[in-house]
Amino acid sequence: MTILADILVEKEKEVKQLKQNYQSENLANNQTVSSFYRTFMESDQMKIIAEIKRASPSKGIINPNVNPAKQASDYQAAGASMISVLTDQPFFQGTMEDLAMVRSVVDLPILNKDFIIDEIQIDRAKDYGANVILLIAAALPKTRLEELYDYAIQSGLEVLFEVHNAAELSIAQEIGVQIIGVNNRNLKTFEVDLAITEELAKQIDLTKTLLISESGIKTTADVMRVQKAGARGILVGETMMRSKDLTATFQTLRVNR
Ligand SMILES: O=P(O)(O)OC[C@@H](O)[C@@H](O)c1c[nH]c2ccccc12
Repeated sequence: MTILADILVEKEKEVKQLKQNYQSENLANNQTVSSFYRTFMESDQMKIIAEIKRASPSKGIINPNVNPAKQASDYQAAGASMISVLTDQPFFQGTMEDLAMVRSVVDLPILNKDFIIDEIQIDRAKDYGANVILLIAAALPKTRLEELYDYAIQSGLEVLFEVHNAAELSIAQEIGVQIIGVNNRNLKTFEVDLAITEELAKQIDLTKTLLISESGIKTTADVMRVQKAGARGILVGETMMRSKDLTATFQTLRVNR
C-alpha cells in the first residue's frame, strides 16, 4: 500500500468517530480575513504560505516541540501571507487545537492542511477558525471532490485544490477550481521535483487561476524557478520548521514577480 492509501484508511476511522462525537457549531466565521485568491492574484510579490508541521511520513520528526501560537505569530511577523496548519495526528502529529491556537494569535487567512474526505471535516475546519481547506485530487474520485469543493465554497471557505499530474489537473479544470496547488512531492513515492510545477503550469490559464507551488522549496533559486513558471505563491513547511532565524529565511525565500 502507498502511504496515501494508509493515511486514507486512518481518515475513514477518524471520520467515523467524528460522526459519532462531533457536533458542528455551525458558527458564522465573523473574523474578517482577506480573500486568499484575491490578495495573491493582486500582489506583485511572490507570496509565502508558511506551514506548521511537526513531523511527516517522508521526513520523520521535524520539530516536535514547536509552540504553534508562537510559531504562527513569528511567521506573521516575518511576512507570511497565510499560515498552513497540519492537523493530521497519526502521520504528522498535528491537532485541531493547533489550528485553534493559531487562529487566536494571527489575523491572516489559515489553511487547514488535512486529508479531507467528508463534509464533517469541512464543518470542523470552519469551527476551528480555518478560512481555506485543502482538497487532494489523488485522494478521492472526481464526483466526491466536486461535492466537497461545492460544500466548502458554500460554507464560505476557499479551497486549495492539490494536483500532482496532468490527469489530476484535468479534474481540477473540469470542476472549475480557482486555486490550484501543484505538489512537487509525489504522495505515493515522496519524490520531490520542482519540474512538476513547471510542466503543469504550462497547461493552466494563469490569468484566472491562482497557482501555488507546494513542497521541497528551500532556496532563492527554487523560488525563482517556480515563480518563473507562473506560481504566485509558495507553500513551505520543512524549511520554516527547521529555521533558526525566520527573518533570514523569509528574506531568502522572498522574490519579486
Ligand atoms: O515541508 P515542505 O517540503 O516544504 O512541504 C510543505 C507542504 O507542501 C507539504 O507539507 C504538503 C503538501 N501537500 C500535502 C498534503 C498533505 C500533507 C502535507 C502536504
